[in-house]
Amino acid sequence: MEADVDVVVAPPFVYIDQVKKTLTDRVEISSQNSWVGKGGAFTGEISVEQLKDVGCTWVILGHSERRHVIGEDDQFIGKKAAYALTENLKVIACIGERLEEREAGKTFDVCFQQLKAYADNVPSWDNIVVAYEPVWAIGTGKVATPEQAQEVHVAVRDWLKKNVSVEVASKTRIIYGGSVNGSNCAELAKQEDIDGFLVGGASLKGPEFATIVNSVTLKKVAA
Ligand SMILES: O=C(CO)COP(=O)(O)O
Repeated sequence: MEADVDVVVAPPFVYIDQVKKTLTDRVEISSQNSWVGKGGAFTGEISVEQLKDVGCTWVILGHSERRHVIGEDDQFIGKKAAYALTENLKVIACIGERLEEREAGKTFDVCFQQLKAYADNVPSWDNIVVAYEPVWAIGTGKVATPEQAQEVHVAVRDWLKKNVSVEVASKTRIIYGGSVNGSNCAELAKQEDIDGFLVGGASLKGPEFATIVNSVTLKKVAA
């Protein structure tokens, strides 16, 4: 494993402690969600403070299931990102369009609107990784082609350049998620603006996950 590739695992809340105990510090821990503000009496929610307490250094926010199953909106997600970053938790900020939005030619509009909500709220982009996850590719076995993914990644970078700064655009890692596996990761990783992956199903199989990590490592070595 190359030292300049971050490897992060995001177990469900209740297994975070158990998973952390099995890993070396080389692998960081993320949660899959966090509460929007300071911890308090919000029964059933998990605060950023609690997550740090159990050793999380990252949080995934804006995952499509949080948006479309639970009903979180862009502003709420933006506020969550702001609070997590203020408390020094790094953020994997998800964006992505649904199938009907892609078919209606709205992919960029949707992704840019989701990005804007992060940009309007966050204090800095230093500790944000953007994860582009087309909803139609998550858990479906239907991966975006390398060209489809690259097209959105470069558009995201361009949006950051125009709306945040040239520096943030060049420094921010943009990772792809949605049916990534050991067989398709290499071609995806070759794309110029794909800086890594957010992996669901294939992360549960150790050797396959290692192949995916190595595909990013090889890209860095080749770069
Ligand atoms: O949503 C995902 C990860 O959060 C992607 O899941 P799959 O890799 O199983 O499609």
